[in-house]
Amino acid sequence: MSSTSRIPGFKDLGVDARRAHVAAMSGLSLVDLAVLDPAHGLGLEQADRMVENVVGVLGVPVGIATNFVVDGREVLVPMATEEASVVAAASNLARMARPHGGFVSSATAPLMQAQVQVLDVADPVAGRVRLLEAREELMALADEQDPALVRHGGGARDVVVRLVPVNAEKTFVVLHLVVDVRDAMGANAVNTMAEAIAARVAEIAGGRSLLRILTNKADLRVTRVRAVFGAEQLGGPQVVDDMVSAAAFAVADPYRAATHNKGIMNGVTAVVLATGNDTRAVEAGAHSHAVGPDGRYSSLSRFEKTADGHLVGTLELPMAVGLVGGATKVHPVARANVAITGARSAAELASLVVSVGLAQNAAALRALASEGIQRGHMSLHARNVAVSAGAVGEEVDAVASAMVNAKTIGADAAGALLARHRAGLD
Ligand SMILES: CC(C)(COP(=O)([O-])OP(=O)([O-])OC[C@H]1O[C@@H](n2cnc3c(N)ncnc32)[C@H](O)[C@@H]1OP(=O)([O-])[O-])[C@@H](O)C(=O)NCCC(=O)NCCSC(=O)C[C@@](C)(O)CC(=O)[O-]
Ligand SMILES: NC(=O)C1=CN([C@@H]2O[C@H](COP(=O)(O)OP(=O)(O)OC[C@H]3O[C@@H](n4cnc5c(N)ncnc54)[C@H](OP(=O)(O)O)[C@@H]3O)[C@@H](O)[C@H]2O)C=CC1
Repeated sequence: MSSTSRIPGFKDLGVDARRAHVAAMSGLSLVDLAVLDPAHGLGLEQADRMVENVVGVLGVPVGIATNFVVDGREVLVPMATEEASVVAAASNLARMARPHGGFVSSATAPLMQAQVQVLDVADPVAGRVRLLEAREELMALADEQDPALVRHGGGARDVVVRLVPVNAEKTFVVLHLVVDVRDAMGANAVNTMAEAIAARVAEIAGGRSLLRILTNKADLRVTRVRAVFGAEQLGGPQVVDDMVSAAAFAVADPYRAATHNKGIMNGVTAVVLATGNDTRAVEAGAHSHAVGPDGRYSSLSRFEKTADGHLVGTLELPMAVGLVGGATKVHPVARANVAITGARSAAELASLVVSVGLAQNAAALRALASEGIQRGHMSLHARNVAVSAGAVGEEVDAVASAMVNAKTIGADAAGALLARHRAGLD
């Protein structure tokens, strides 16, 4: 097996040669990787068992982010995305992090929370205290719902009760059941527990239960990642200073923060999707986490200049991803992608997800703070523009290259260059 994710020129290889590197790195065979072919991936019959009213399957490109070292482990990371330049960007900044140790992660326990909303409690403050008195009883009742999870070392870990004021006359008593879900994403598990304890919760509180469902603001299940990017590799001290200023802009301004955080999710969501996890849950958790104690939406990441002039980035995200359950275990391509990462726990997968998010974020900031985003992004997007103009086969690269060389990337240029190529005038 190969031991490095540093594969210069990986981008210039063909699909088969890239798969050979992935096989050498992951220990998978080329037969195992053949499931990545659209012809061998998710079939109609299986899709019809996954969701309702199926009429087809949507193919999404799966690219490999190279150069990643996460917690000292060399790793190739599959990214499922339709957006050009995202895989390149993550690979580029992972390359720049290598000389400084790559990405270092840490995480809380995999604690998910289910909410039980209780209405019409005459004495909500005392109702909260009554529920806290019943903590052990309610946790035992919850654990009875999923002995398998308990066998895997998971189960209920705490009961928290919040009073949510609606208006002068109405306050909801909201119980949070905190559950260690181990290597599951945990939504089905904690929803089942919440439904099972709701009646007893309402009885103790002295009201009527209504919503019994997990929260995707999974702020007790957080993964943090840190990485240092060398000043010289980034483009020098001015680029470092400008990246710090660009990052500060996202901290201070919600309009900028929305796009800054979208850049982070370009990387995060691509790995979450590739591994068959719930992208909506992760996105909802991330953006809810971006709202600070002051109620303002802000940047999810931070960038600072280190004492020796390099750039250090940090990113902390709620990360509700699983290795078991959901589509991760049943979708053939997701299973292959998880195997490519070599992740042995949900926590390890989460560290890869957040590392790619930080790399993506840094790459975008570097491009924006130096040459602007368009050269890099559009030069890789050019092939899509060429296809949109009708280019096929070898025409695609010919038209795309001609547009990049002419520094004019757009539908009109693609159409004109395609006509010239077909007339043998280029
Ligand atoms: C695109 C690059 C990397 C080019 O950057 P470059 O410096 O021209 O790249 P290079 O040719 O010198 O190659 C350097 C490394 O980049 C990678 N790389 C380079 N090219 C490829 C390729 N074709 N295929 C795969 N990997 C590629 C690859 O790792 C390569 O090294 P190697 O490993 O080969 O030794 C750079 O311009 C960049 O990172 N741009 C940022 C692009 C980006 O952020 N795209 C996201 C879409 S824009 C967006 O939606 C987010 C945003 C911007 O709005 C967020 C925000 O506002 O904050
Ligand atoms: N985000 C949201 O708002 C919602 C998301 N969902 C969906 O729920 C799914 C994820 O829920 P999840 O509960 O993970 O799915 P599953 O119920 O499919 O998987 C969890 C179960 O896997 C079993 N299991 C096996 N090995 C382990 C292990 N090592 N650690 C933990 N559990 C293990 C456990 O019980 P057992 O062995 O008995 O299976 C556990 O209850 C996703 O598809 C998501 O889209 C659903 C509702 C809402």
